[in-house]
Amino acid sequence: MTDTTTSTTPTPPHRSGFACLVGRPNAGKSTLTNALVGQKVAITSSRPQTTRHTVRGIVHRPDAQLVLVDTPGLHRPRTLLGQRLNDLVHETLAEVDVVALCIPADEKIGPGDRFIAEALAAVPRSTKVALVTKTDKASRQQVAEQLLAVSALGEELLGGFSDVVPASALTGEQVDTVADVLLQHLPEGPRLYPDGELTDEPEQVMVAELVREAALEGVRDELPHSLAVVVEETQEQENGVLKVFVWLYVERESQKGIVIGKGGARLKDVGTRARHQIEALLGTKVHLDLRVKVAKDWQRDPKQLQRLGF
Ligand SMILES: Nc1nc2c(ncn2[C@@H]2O[C@H](COP(=O)(O)OP(=O)(O)OP(=O)(O)O)[C@@H](O)[C@H]2O)c(=O)[nH]1
Repeated sequence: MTDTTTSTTPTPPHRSGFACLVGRPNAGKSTLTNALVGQKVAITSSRPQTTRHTVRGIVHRPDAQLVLVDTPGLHRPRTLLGQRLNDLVHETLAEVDVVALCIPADEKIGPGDRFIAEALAAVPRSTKVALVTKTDKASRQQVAEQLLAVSALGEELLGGFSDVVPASALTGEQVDTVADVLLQHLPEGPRLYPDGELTDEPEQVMVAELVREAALEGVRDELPHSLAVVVEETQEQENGVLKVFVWLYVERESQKGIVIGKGGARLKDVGTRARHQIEALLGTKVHLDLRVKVAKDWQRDPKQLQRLGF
């Protein structure tokens, strides 16, 4: 007689869904998104509020797929632009399965963190987890204390976080654990994107963000809010080089000077740095044509905002 019983270990169901990292400016959301996805997709800078567009990265696992939505820093609205950013954040939060509040290990919990935690209470559908970021910048003792403080914040404002996980995007420590925890909270579902696809952000937006990142490097503090970057046109050349026309909008003539630099030196440098990254992103040779334009008070003008893609 043959044994017809086969031992089958049940394969776990495939999970898929969306997660969103939130936190005050500079909390480390973009860097952690990149670490989770394993490729540079969101822009990072040491300056707050550089993330404008909702950039998605995708974490692929054999049994799960996590679509990460990286949001701008949620903050109290000051200008119309601020209000738009907040609307964007709230819209995003209402759609995702998991929201992860990022709080740096090396900074005291402040009013900004409380403000965001309170905002999360208004989005009841999603699972809330907390991530204590930048653990490499704090001692073990500090990290332990921060974990307790973050848990207490969750208890007070949200009836508790489902998980509180420490991680360092810089060293990679615990980044896999963060992915595991986020994946755990996704519903059962099929793959949403084909394997290997890292982002579904339109390429032009990513190109614009790379230029914006390069243009912001090392310039004055007020510039981030005043700089918008738009890809006007791309042309495939016969020699295989992709010609990309990019317009950088500033609010004032004086800011134009900052971006362009003496004799155009700074803009040239920005173009060179951005071009290398764009070529890596698109996998093709690129010729960048950068123009700086003044769009007065674009942050406060709804028509201009729309034209600039906000
Ligand atoms: N030491 C250390 N620095 C980090 C880590 N993660 C992020 N940073 C730094 O912290 C700064 C802010 O990081 P971002 O990832 O841009 O922060 P963000 O929350 O996306 O910021 P906004 O776009 O302003 O909302 C950058 O200078 C990062 O290099 C980390 O794990 N360790």
